[in-house]
Amino acid sequence: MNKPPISPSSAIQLSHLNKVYGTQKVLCDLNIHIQSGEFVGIIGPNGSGKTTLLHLISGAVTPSEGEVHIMEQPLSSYSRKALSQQLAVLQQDGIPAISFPVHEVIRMGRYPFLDWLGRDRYAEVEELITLIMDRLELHALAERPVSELSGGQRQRVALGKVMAQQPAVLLLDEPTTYLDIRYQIQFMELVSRWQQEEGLTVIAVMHDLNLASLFCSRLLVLHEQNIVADGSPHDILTEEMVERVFGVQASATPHPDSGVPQILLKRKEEGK
Ligand SMILES: Nc1ncnc2c1ncn2[C@@H]1O[C@H](COP(=O)(O)OP(=O)(O)OP(=O)(O)O)[C@@H](O)[C@H]1O
Repeated sequence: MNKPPISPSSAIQLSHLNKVYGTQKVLCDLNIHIQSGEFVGIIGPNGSGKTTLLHLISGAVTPSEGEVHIMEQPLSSYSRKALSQQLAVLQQDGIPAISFPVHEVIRMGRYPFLDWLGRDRYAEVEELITLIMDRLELHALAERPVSELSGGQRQRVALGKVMAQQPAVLLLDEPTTYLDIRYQIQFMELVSRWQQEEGLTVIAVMHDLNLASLFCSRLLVLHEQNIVADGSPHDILTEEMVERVFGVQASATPHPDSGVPQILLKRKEEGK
């Protein structure tokens, strides 16, 4: 089997990746290369394997066949702690409703960098925590237990915790599902600013095609166990793709500011 070459700026390389659950093939011979600094959205219908793909990248799920490389090293060669120094995962319900105060939860992101005496090997950790609290406007909430926060506030704290982790790669699994439109945009803007300023690589499973189009530079479409389309939102978000992959009639129209495609859903006509 020929292995695809690993480029020097490779953040993630998936080679001939297969995943089977019991007798069900979920992902079949996936080959994906993601460069450092890309903002990639994974879209596709329910059950198409998006979360499974993220879990394969994070090591939470083992491939049935094939290989995953993170920052040019085989995933299997990382210890748990070493992997946490490179890669962070944020789920749709970021952190549970625990009673710890916000500032402590942000600090928990530093866990992979503590030595055996609990000392942080990064000298400027206090400045880092303050910067994160500033950027996410969390100072007013610093002493509040996370259990008392709203879903939107909690997701901001979850983002702060992964920012404190300072990963090279951030995996997001439908991170805006429980957020209202203001917090959806705010969350995506924060991730986007972090990605642009620090060269972070972001891979986000997204159900909202319009939000994905606004923020991702590249979209991967998962359907029938494989990537059926890979390209810029402009190339990917077409009426034809939405009908073929999601079975829905839609109209694609350019965004009035940026020109990226936005999808307007059509109702089924009466009697059809
Ligand atoms: N641990 C598991 N054991 C068995 N089957 C699983 C397991 N996890 C996922 N699957 C199956 O794999 C398929 C893909 O699931 P996955 O959650 O990856 O899809 P998805 O695209 O993220 O779906 P959704 O959009 O609904 O969140 C589904 O048919 C699911 O039932």
